[in-house]
Amino acid sequence: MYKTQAEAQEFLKGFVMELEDTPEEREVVLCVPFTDLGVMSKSLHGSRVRLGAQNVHWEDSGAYTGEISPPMLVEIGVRFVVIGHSERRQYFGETNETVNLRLKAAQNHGLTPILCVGETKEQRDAGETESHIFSQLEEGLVGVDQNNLVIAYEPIWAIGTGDTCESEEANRVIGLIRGKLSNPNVTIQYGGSVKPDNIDEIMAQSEIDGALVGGASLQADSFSRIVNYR
Ligand SMILES: O=C[C@H](O)COP(=O)(O)O
Repeated sequence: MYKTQAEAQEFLKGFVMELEDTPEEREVVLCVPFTDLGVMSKSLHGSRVRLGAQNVHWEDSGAYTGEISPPMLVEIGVRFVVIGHSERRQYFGETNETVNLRLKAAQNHGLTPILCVGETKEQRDAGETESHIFSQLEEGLVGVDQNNLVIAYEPIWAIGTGDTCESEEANRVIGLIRGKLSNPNVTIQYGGSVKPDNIDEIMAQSEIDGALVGGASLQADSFSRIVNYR
């Protein structure tokens, strides 16, 4: 929940210029608040940067006040959608079951979902990291097409805390996630306190295909440094 439309446009002015030398195969997606989607869709038209939303409901329309449906996102030019972010699970009651409904609805409308999974500090300390994430995957991915899917491993204790998961440990967990998938080629990102000074090490890991960046994506200079990792 960052940036008004004016602030988002100001961000884009600085950010898009920094992508001139970014390798073509590097995919860049901005997942913005619903209110910014319209203006961002227009501003990004013709650019290499794709547009994403931060959530989606599973019905096409109906009495679900406050929700946004897949056709509403598609009409506005959205291609990706974050689903099951830990903040949605923690503060807004999302469960693996509703995450699953959202994933399938997004795919049915041609959107690429970015499924977030990850453990709390308490679960990690209790040795439950693997079992928790495996449950999130098993229950969340029932009937989901793994050919149109991105997964983000986000240890909750590392989100917004500055307490980054060691890159080797993130790589280990992401390897375990990959081992649970029917399609081992799914793009799997790491998320949690990704910054300009740790992105190179994170992206050097063999299992990590990308990053889901929160706080450090809010300034054009830091996000462009992350996108242009070495
Ligand atoms: O939504 C963003 C991710 O949860 C990561 O956030 P962060 O980079 O601020 O830790």
